[in-house]
Amino acid sequence: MTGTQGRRLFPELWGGVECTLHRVGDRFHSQIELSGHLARPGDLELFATLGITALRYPVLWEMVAPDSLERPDWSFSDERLPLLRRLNIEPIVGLLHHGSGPRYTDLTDPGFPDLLARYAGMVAARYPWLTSFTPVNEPLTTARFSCLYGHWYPHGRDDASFVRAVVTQCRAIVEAMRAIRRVIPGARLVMTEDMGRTFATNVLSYQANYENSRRWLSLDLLAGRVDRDHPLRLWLSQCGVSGEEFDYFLGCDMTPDVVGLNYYLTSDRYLDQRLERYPETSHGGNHRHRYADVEAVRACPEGILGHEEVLRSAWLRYRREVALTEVHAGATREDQLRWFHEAWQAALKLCREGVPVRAVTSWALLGSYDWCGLLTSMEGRYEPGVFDVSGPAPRPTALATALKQIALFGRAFHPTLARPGWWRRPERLLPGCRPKRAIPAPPHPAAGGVVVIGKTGTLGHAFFLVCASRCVPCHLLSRDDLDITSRESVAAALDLFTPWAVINAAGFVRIDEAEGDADTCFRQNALGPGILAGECARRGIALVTFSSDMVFDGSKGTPYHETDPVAPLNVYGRSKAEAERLVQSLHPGALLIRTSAFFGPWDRYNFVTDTLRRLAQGETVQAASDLVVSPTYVPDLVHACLDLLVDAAHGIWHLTNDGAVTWAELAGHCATLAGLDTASVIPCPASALGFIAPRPPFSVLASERGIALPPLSDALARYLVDTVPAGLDQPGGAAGPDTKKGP
Ligand SMILES: NC(=O)C1=CN([C@@H]2O[C@H](COP(=O)(O)OP(=O)(O)OC[C@H]3O[C@@H](n4cnc5c(N)ncnc54)[C@H](OP(=O)(O)O)[C@@H]3O)[C@@H](O)[C@H]2O)C=CC1
Ligand SMILES: Cc1cn([C@H]2C[C@H](O)[C@@H](COP(=O)(O)OP(=O)(O)O[C@H]3O[C@@H](C)C(=O)[C@@H](O)[C@H]3O)O2)c(=O)[nH]c1=O
Repeated sequence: MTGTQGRRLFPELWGGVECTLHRVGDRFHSQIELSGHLARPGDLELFATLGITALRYPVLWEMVAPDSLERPDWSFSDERLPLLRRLNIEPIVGLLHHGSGPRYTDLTDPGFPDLLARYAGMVAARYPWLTSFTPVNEPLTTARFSCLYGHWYPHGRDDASFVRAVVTQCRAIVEAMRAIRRVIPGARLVMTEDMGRTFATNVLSYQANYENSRRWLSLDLLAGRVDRDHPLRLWLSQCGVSGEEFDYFLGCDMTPDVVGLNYYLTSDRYLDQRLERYPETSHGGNHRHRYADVEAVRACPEGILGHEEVLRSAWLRYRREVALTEVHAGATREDQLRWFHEAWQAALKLCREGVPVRAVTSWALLGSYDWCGLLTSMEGRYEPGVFDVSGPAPRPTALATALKQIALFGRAFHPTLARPGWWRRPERLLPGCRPKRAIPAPPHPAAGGVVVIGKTGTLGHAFFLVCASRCVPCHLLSRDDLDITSRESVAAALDLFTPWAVINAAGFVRIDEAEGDADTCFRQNALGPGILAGECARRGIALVTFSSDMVFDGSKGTPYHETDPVAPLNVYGRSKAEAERLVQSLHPGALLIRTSAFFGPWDRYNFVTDTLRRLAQGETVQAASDLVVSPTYVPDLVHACLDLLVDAAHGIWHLTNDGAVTWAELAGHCATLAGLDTASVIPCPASALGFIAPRPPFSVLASERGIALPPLSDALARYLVDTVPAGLDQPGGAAGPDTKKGP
């Protein structure tokens, strides 16, 4: 960083690894351990390909000196920091990231600031070439979670503990920077804080005003602004802040060099005493009122504050360089893109107005774990970021491409950016918060969208619904609109709709019929995808097409991976194996999804829906006890396919829910979950079911490429919630198309 405050035309592009190392009870949890980054120095080379100029990087106190400052272990930073230097990426070193320090201290310990300062001095002495530091990330948020809500260690739950934790951390920042500057006089303080605004009903405006003053508290303390006129001064005194402490901060002269704003979709809040409008989990209150505290994006028709206002208000308040220091959304891939795009556009606009926006930081380069549960229970729920680390090696997502484009051209290009993110769409609002008169949807520029083939089928219909929910424009085509077995028909439709992607959900799926009509089966399953592949490749259009577990013979006995050799037992399986070969040779960029045994809420004749309906009507269900499959919940499949499509992933991928069951076991699980009589499920050998086509005895799919759909049990539970309102016992129960299993 140059340290200029001059007018800049473009913000810099920074990156960050989600590196929280926090403590819950007696356990420490490290995000870089969960993401595998701890063991993968090569990640830094991947980051360098993005074109970032600086990286927020952990040299965390708890990691280096867990037992004592006398016995530091520098092995991680000794390896990583010089590597970053060689790659020409400036490290912005973080010393605490939502941590409460090692076991020998905590956020309410009066000795904490001096201990952190000693540690900071050691870091500076070891790496005197460093230039930028974030001694404590988001002190205010950490204080809220650790000492007001009780989520994290030391689990305080009152204002006094909260204020003590803020003051302790801010004092620690001051002392740490002083210690660092004794070694590196020009060291810069990049101070990061979560910066949402609170909105409220009139009744609760007093609480919103208080929270809106409180959000600046850590920055105000460092900037020496908490004088006698400060709106929180009296409250802070009542919470135990002493005159000496106020004087200390008034004279500390520690206004950050860069005010770093971390702004999430959950950052803006809305407070409302009308509890009945909101889920119970949001109910809480203060000493005067009970109220719901919800995400403003779900409750305020006016919408969220947005990056522009967040940056502008920080600039107007402190007149220092500002930066977005964490930009990440836990959302579908195109919404992740849209969120980053919005942040970048806001920063660009402000730069043009003369506001010194230093940088926009792509946070969570490797994704993050369990933030959806605020890190209170670590269950391994993963949100990918710029890279997806679920596979054997980090896989660049669409965000990686977008960052490279921004670094090169100053803007990102992706067809899905033409539409707004979910936070800008009317359906974001909770039912109780929707205005009587519908808010007009924002105007959308015309965009090519995707073509989905298979209008009357299970999968085609599902893509249509999910695309609508994700604001991905979609043309759902029937055989009359586009016959995949006719090159003329395919060419005409592609020229008419000019999609950026084609999703081929068409096919011949009646496995037993295929044995007697191989010609039709091969035309629809192999010739058709081949034509699509050729025509899409010629036009530079992405293609997704579907294959099946039936390409395997079932002799492996353990789950099949993408690279296992195919050996189909039946005509249908052979047609799919042929399609895979054709499509890959004609369109190397195509995405081939092998999947199996669909069930879902939007069609009537899938095995699960059919079984439950029959059991509910008092019938028995015979089901094979010698065919093991991995069932696939269609909504999960469709979401994962769209993410991969947006990422421009290609080649063969296995996508099924995580599970291996016989059809009889599947029927039994469904019955149990739905509270139906499991005794009505009659397990039998497949030979008793009158099949014509041979089926593999074990066709479970698993991915070695690293995409994992949720466990089968989780998918079945969601299936029931998603389906039951429509009524399983009615013939038209689960609405949607009549599919191959139909009469
Ligand atoms: N169902 C499952 O459990 C699994 C399915 N798959 C694969 O997923 C894909 C979709 O399966 P699913 O949704 O269950 O199938 P469906 O039988 O429900 O739907 C098939 C669709 O393909 C259309 N179609 C057939 N031939 C053509 C053609 N020549 N041109 C245009 N459209 C055509 C059909 O239209 P029309 O009404 O005009 O016939 C229908 O809309 C298939 O490729 C299948 O092999 C893979 C694994 C498991
Ligand atoms: C209706 C029914 C089916 N079954 C068995 C037979 C069959 O193996 C399985 C599901 O019935 P299906 O007709 O869906 O069977 P099947 O056609 O084998 O299902 C397949 O569809 C194709 C398109 C694929 O690509 C595969 O992944 C696969 O799941 O359940 C029973 O055991 N009892 C029953 O009452």
